[in-house]
Amino acid sequence: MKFTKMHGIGNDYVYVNCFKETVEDPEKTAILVSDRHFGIGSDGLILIKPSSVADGKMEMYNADGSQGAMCGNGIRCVAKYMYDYGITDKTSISVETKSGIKYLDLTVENGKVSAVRVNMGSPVLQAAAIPAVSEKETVIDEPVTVNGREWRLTCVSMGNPHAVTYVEDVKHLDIEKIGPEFEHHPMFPDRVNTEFAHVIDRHTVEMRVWERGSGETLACGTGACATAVASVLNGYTEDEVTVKLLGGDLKIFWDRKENNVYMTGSATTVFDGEIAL
Ligand SMILES: N[C@@H](CCC[C@H](N)C(=O)O)C(=O)O
Repeated sequence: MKFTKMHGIGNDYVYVNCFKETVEDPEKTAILVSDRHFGIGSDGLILIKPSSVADGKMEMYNADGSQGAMCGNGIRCVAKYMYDYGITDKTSISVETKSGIKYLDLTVENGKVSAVRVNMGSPVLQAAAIPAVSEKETVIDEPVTVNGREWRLTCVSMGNPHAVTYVEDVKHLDIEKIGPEFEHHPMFPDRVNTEFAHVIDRHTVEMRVWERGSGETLACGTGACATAVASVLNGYTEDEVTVKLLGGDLKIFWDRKENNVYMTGSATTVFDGEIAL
């Protein structure tokens, strides 16, 4: 299987051009390629496919083989791949995902895409649609007990489920211990991605993420969008913020007039390769 390793601020995936390649068993392939000792090493697998309704289609799998409906860092890399490898010559493109068609604007420098702005669509706040089990219609700054401690959660779907909680110190958090407790909490029947965020000022938030199906990653694009939305809803920030993640920064803007979230960030190619499956 020919592949390209790419990352969006350190959130790395193995990308396969399914305009040319066929991946018979994507779940099994995701587990195999993601292994950082016995595989290629990544947070998962992303297939770039032809689409009948958009310029291309993204199909994403976490490191444990489970499928994610949306991937913010992944979709920027899909756009870069499609332009840099000649699938499209357009600088405004559409990509079909399991959570709908997304629209992207590409920044090209010296013939290659360096950054991408994505219209990530509208955040979903209804608990049942996230899904999050709650007596309330939405979960905004609600107390929830996880691992014997009370945390205050704000839940948002950006096409995939997120629980955002605010902490004083993101650096010294024992995320390997607490992350799985959130992921498998009975409140989240489909599991959840969890963002541990700290507000620096009204335009800046830092966060670490525990991703459903992949564990701690250096960044999560949908997670950054969910954190920005949660921070506005809780009155902590303005509508436009820089989200600082372990792997770098993302600019997030929640345009509340049109109710769309815009994410801008880099996309990077690491290397091309070939693996015998
Ligand atoms: N890293 C991604 C999100 C990947 C999917 C997620 N783990 C899920 O299962 O929903 C991003 O950049 O958004």
